[in-house]
Amino acid sequence: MDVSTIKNPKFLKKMSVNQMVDLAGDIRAFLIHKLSKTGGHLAPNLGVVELTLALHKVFHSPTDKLVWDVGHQSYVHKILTGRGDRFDTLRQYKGLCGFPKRSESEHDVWETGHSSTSLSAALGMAVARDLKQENFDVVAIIGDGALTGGMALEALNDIGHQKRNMIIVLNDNEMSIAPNVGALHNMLNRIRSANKYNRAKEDLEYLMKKIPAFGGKLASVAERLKDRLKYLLVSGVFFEELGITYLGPVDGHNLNALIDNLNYARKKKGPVIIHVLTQKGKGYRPAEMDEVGTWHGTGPYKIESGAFIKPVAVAPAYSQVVNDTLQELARHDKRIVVISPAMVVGSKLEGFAKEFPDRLFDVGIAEQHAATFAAGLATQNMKPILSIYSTFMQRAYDQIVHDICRQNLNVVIAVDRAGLVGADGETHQGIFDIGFLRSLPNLTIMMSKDENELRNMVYTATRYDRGPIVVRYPRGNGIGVGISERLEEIQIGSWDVLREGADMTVLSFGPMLQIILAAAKQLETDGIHLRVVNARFIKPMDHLMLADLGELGTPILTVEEGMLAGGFGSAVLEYYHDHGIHDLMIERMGIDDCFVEHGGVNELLNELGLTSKQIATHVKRMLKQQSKKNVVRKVITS
Ligand SMILES: Cc1ncc(C[n+]2csc(CCOP(=O)(O)OP(=O)(O)O)c2C)c(N)n1
Ligand SMILES: CC(=O)[C@@H](O)[C@H](O)COP(=O)(O)O
Ligand SMILES: [Mg+2]
Repeated sequence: MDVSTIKNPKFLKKMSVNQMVDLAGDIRAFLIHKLSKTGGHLAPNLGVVELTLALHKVFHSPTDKLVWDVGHQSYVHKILTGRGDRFDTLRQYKGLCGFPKRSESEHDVWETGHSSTSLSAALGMAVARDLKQENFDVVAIIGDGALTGGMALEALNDIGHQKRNMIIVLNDNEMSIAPNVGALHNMLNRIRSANKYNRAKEDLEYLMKKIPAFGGKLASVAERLKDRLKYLLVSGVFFEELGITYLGPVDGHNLNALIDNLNYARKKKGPVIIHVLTQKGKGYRPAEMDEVGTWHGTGPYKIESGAFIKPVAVAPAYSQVVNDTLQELARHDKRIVVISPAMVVGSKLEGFAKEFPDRLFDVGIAEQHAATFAAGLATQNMKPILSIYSTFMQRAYDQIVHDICRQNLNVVIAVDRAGLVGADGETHQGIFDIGFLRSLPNLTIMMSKDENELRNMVYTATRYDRGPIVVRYPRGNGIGVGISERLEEIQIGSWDVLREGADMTVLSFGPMLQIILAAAKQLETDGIHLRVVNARFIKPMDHLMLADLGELGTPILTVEEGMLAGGFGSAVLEYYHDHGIHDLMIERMGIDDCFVEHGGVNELLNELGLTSKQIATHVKRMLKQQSKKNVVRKVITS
């Protein structure tokens, strides 16, 4: 079947299971083919083909609510709900979103991207249904990784308490991005392996019938073994104890088993959890064989070989630079430990993990815990490095405020994916953290201009002992300046003039500086001389340089790949206002009060008015305005 022609899932109601098996094959082939061109979350989606088919077979979306957790595994759902014909635009500018999107389809009842929200949202939908005396099913589909998120456990606590009719499908593939971690994961594994003990139990019971012949000793051992088996075999006791009926484990690739269990669950009163066992990457050998998470989210690849098609990198990834520097420093500084909330692969921390297995803590999708865990370590004079994506750090805001900054603890927060991330879109752009961190007392915030300065910032941060310090760095690779062996400590609060120019000053930081230097070059041909300053400390700012610039009196433009409200530009405005300097022309460029959808970073920068050309135009307009003001001032004073 050409799955790109599917308009809605109704056709499944009349389809036989055998036909659905064939359709599953067509969907897998479609995903493997399409994503070889566009990239995307291949392995998670290959793992839920049968599950998604069964869900749309049994339930009547959108009347019944299918609530995907994280949502990176909703491509099959999108195919079945009439969006197969848009997969050539997956995660591209103005194209198909990589996560559920309510504006895309009525079947997308809940938007995700951040993990562990589905259970709370589903409970909300169930309560609304009951209060309005409506009648529909609510089904949350949550992965074993997402289940390690604190929000999920908060929701389970309330779901078991409220006992609303709702279904939770736990998609257990033993993987988060990398192999899943934690006690919950181990418990699920025990249940998974319980199947293997079933036969042992029968064998044991047969043996015990023979035991009297061998005397009491062996009988008591067998009895103990049976008790242990009983513990193992009482599947899902954790959920049952919470008041949630446990069904499973169910083979997540067996359509009959899935359909039977979903039908059974929808008739059960109260909350039901169906523990479904799937294989991440099923149907594509390279993804099936992946044990580290390489095929969780990929770029384009060659189908036959599974070789990724990557542009030639002129420089290492910023994440790699951070890992390598930490690995080097940790050899001499035993205080250094690294904490990652399930993003070891994304933040390229495998090297550190391999060399220091007992000093790298993957705590699961648990950003709140990760932050306060780091704080606890710091109270005992360790040097914890909390490695966390800007966007996921939003989950740990109170812990950073209440536990880390308020107690002024020496925690290094290595903020990865700071700035626009591109294809993941609205839910993942790292554009809010300056706004929500800048107001925190005791916190230092810095961002380098290139990979070499980043290395020195990591070094500076590990040596800094006057409180918490943030090192921000973007997704992607450096600019190719080369990395020197020598480590240099950077003076806290010091800015760096990259280019002198008498007409006006631009203050910025991070990769935006390359865009501004290109604009400066363009302006040079128009006889405009721009001073470009690497304002690498967002907090504390370089007050000496700000005072000098205030003295100069030429216009100042701040540019940031982040929200204007509360951002770096706001800090500069506050400085001059608070120091009584009111006649300076200061303007700000950045992201103005909007969420930024998916697309290529350059396309998004263009949409946001942050390309070299757009910055050059803005500079010219400011200078024109300034010269008019000067003329008026001359007239008034003459
Ligand atoms: C709050 C938050 N932290 C981290 C992530 C990054 N992330 C995306 S998917 C994923 C693993 C999800 O594992 P699981 O729920 O088991 O889904 P699977 O990919 O195995 O299908 C992680 C850590 C996220 N989306 N949200
Ligand atoms: C779905 C999810 O949240 C992660 O898979 C995320 O897409 C990873 O982002 P990077 O590709 O920037 O590591
Ligand atoms: Mg998983």
